Amino acid sequence: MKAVLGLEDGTSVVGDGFGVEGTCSGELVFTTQMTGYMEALTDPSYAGQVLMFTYPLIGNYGVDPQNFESPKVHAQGCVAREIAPVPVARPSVAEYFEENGLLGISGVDTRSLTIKTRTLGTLRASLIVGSDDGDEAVMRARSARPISDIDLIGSVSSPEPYRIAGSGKRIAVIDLGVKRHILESLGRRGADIHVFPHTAAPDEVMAAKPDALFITNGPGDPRRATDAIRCVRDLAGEMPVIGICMGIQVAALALGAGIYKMKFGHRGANQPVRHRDGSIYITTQNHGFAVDEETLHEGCTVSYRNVNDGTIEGFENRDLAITCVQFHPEAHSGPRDTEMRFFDRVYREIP
Ligand SMILES: NC(=O)CC[C@H](N)C(=O)O
Repeated sequence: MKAVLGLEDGTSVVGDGFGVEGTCSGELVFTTQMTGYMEALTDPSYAGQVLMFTYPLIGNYGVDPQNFESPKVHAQGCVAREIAPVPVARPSVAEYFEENGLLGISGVDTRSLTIKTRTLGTLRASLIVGSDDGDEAVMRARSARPISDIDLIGSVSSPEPYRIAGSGKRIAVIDLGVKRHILESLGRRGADIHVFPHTAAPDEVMAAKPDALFITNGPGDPRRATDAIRCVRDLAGEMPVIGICMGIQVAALALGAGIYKMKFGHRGANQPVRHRDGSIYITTQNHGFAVDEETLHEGCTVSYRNVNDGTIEGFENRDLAITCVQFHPEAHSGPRDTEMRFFDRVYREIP
């Protein structure tokens, strides 16, 4: 089956389609992780994005739902150099895509597409499976809605509150598109987890009498997480606030800081961060926005920085008991270097 990927700059590449025939559009982003393709594809933070893998061989160990970060694939489409046909008991990536109505293209030069993305910045893209019409794909890419204009958080957040009971401290989690392993990392420490939809108002959250507020990862532009921003603004100071990925961006916005869109973001399982104590950790990351340091509240201390570009990867505000990181300490996929350091500490510090 033919497929074509078109970019808003006029580039189009023809390859082999997998999954089903159809069209999708979104922001083309790349991840440098070498494994964990299903964790990435099912990470709700990739909603609205066409996910390209720089590692050339994807699908080597098939599809195992135990690796999923949510019940389904959220990336709009998948771009790979090669999708492995796996002769094992599990379905292959191509079979899984076909059964679940998903769109993918392989056999394309992901290296040159990555160089283009790094040079020009993230581009809108359109993937057509079942066609090789490059002009049509470019035209669709150009008419795709920018990610900041789409309500992606509303499409992935839980519509109803739910509880994962535990015998320990009670944590109110604002679900902007939570990865399963964030909840598991909290649960392993005994947390009594109360998950709220992204629209939850501060008084609804307070009614659960939480000991801490947790803001999750999520897709798209963090400035759209207006209710979560309000929760942090109203509840910081009443209880500790903990954030991961979109969580740090929401906390920064709540404190009046600015957010900016990065040229091409950080996505992969090999992103180095330096803690302010000098120690270095390799982390999993998936973000295209970052906190603007110049605008960060004076009571905040930068705790981690990205070693490659110096951008903020964590900050704390001791007066308001806010602790957040831009990277993913829960990993999945990726190194668990910071799992204990982050979760043990934030859980222990909840009064
Ligand atoms: N993983 C996330 O929470 C990503 C946050 C936000 N969507 C970004 O791209 O920066």
